Amino acid sequence: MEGIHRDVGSTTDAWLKKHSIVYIAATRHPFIHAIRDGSIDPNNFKRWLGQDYLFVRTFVPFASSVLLKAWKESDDSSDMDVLLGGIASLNDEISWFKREASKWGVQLSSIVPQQVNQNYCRFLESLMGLEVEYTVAITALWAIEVVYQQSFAHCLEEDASTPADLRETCQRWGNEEFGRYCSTLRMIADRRLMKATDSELKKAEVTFLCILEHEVEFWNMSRG
Ligand SMILES: Cc1ncc(CNC=O)c(N)n1
Repeated sequence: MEGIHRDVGSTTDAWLKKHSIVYIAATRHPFIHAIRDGSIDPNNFKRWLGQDYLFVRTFVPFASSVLLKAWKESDDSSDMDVLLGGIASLNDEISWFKREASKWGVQLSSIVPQQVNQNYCRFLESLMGLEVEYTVAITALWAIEVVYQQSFAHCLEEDASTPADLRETCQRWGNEEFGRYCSTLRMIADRRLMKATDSELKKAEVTFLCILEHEVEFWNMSRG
């Protein structure tokens, strides 16, 4: 069956259809709806901000581990440029979190990671292992990024009522350039998945699903 479907459309396309329920749960979460309709409780937003800052501090080494795998394993040297661009923008992102936190009166140095955040970070750490294939890691990176891109872009649509003080946050992940970055990651993932062994393909799909589940839990945690 898999052999038949692998050359029709892309692998990620098939997965997004097959796992659409959890994908929608991750990208159209009540937390995102609350930003989009302006009903968000500022305390929930601040909780998300503090926890996400800690998450991103683990996400940086994860993204770097994908870059390292690309350097070692990729058949296309331009993958490294794409990944380096992503890492470079994380530098800006960390600074943004610090500015945004002080704007909202959130003290980043005293944030304690919640259990859900710890679980997600531990999962990211497991993906940094040298035994995890580049194909699996790049698929995970795409999944992590696309959830935020799709979620926050939804809050910037014409009919959205996102409050002015949350627009900058939504812009950070909902902007067109980030959208293009996510499309590029997806193309790289699909290129690799097309050539992957059945075992790698299975691992990448399970990882994709785990990421979506962690993202849903992360939004749940932020909602309090
Ligand atoms: C929980 C979570 N998932 C994805 C992202 C987006 N990637 C980097 O910023 C994020 N910041 N936080």
